[in-house]
Amino acid sequence: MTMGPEERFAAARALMVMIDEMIEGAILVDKDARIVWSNDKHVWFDSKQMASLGLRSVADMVGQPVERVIPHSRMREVVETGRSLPLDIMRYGEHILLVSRLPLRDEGGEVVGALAFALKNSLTYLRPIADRFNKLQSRLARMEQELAASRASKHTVENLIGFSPAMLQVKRLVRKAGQITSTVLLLGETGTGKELVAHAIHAASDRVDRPFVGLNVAAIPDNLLEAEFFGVAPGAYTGAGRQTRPGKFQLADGGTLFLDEIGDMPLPLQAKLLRALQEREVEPLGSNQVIKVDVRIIAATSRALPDMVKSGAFRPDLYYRLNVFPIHLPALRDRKEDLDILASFFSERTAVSLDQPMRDLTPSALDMLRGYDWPGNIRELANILEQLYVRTEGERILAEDLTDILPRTVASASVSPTRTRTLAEAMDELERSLILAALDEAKGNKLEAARNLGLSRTNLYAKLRKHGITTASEG
Ligand SMILES: Nc1ncnc2c1ncn2[C@@H]1O[C@H](COP(=O)(O)OP(=O)(O)OP(=O)(O)O)[C@@H](O)[C@H]1O
Repeated sequence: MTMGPEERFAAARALMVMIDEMIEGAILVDKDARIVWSNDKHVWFDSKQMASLGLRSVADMVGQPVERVIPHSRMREVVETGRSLPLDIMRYGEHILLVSRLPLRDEGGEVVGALAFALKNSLTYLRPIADRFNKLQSRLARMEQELAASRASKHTVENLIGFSPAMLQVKRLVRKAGQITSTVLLLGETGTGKELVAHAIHAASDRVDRPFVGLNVAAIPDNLLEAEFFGVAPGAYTGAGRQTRPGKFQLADGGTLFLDEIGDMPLPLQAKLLRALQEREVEPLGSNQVIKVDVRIIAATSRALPDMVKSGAFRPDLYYRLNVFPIHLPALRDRKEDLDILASFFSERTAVSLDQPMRDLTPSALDMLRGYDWPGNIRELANILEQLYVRTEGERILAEDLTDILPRTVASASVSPTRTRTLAEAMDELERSLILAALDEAKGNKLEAARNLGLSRTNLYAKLRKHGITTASEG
């Protein structure tokens, strides 16, 4: 026997009469969200509205659009989408009710209407859940506070080491950038502290309690970048391995988005980024809807963006949009006044992390450090100190300790062995010189250099960091 809508409504009604003991209110609507039946408990009806409409009894309601008697009803959503809303918490006047809504379908699966019922004693059922929820909420809030506090204390301007005039100027600009909301562009060679400065700006801003989200453009393959930036919409067909997820813009909503190596951004995506910055909204992959976002942008690059604009590799309009508040981070070789304090800072940090006594640097060792030109800047200095602790002994750091550890200039980093070295050292040097040669040949174009070396760009990028190779001259 097949059942038409009428029979289905009757069955649903019979069911709800049967469970009358348990339910406070029950209602049935047709596919146009007009009331077919309701029980006579009036918890969710707006009695004033009913009176003004001249509806005195349940019978008068039949045929009325459901919203006329339950102003915030979600029944229309159920009949229109065919999706049930099995658990919803609604407030009707002084009542708080647990409401379940289900679509009614015919044999062929077509939605013919929907039913809803509210559990009696909802508050009694809800209380344990609500208590647990409240407890979790306050625990989360506490943890967020602690996290923000620890983040704030680790990444403030005060933690930027250096008192050279160039560094003092950087600190002034960082504080200023904290007070405004403009886009900041951080310029400087690799390892000069761009990421650290981005954190410090965030920590100095009133967004400090909101997320700081970083995205390294060079470390992500071009074809995945768009999804990374803007997210993937539900049901989007974007090929294997990509699931619905928010993009970095959404994750950073209300906070700061740090875009590192912005100069490595492919041109088509530059246009999309520009649009997102101008409109303050993003469109997830596979979606035709835009999402409003409130994000403060800090971009960074070690490349010469003006040259890239001239050669057509970087959009001028995006460049102007980013270059609102530029901060130049000095190379370590240009602020050697800071070397002593930085070196002892990293000496202490390494000692603590290796659980060893701290070693002082002798004047001759410091002289040697000052004589080196630090292509990898502060990151390279930190690495050198770490190597000193691991590869040498002694209570103090001597110049001799450094001779083996400080890289020789590029010209002498050849393959011919001039002294006894381990195989690993020799291979490291060979790798370094091959990368430098490939970069040179590709005129600084990392993508081309990576291709010629048979490496992925991400891989090359990791190796550049490892060897402290700067790419500031490219572009
Ligand atoms: N002024 C500073 N005081 C203390 N530590 C610093 C300072 N500048 C940089 N560092 C440290 O040096 C390392 C490199 O810094 P960071 O990653 O911020 O550089 P970067 O310019 O973003 O590098 P890249 O361009 O390669 O991404 C980090 O460990 C950072 O903590």
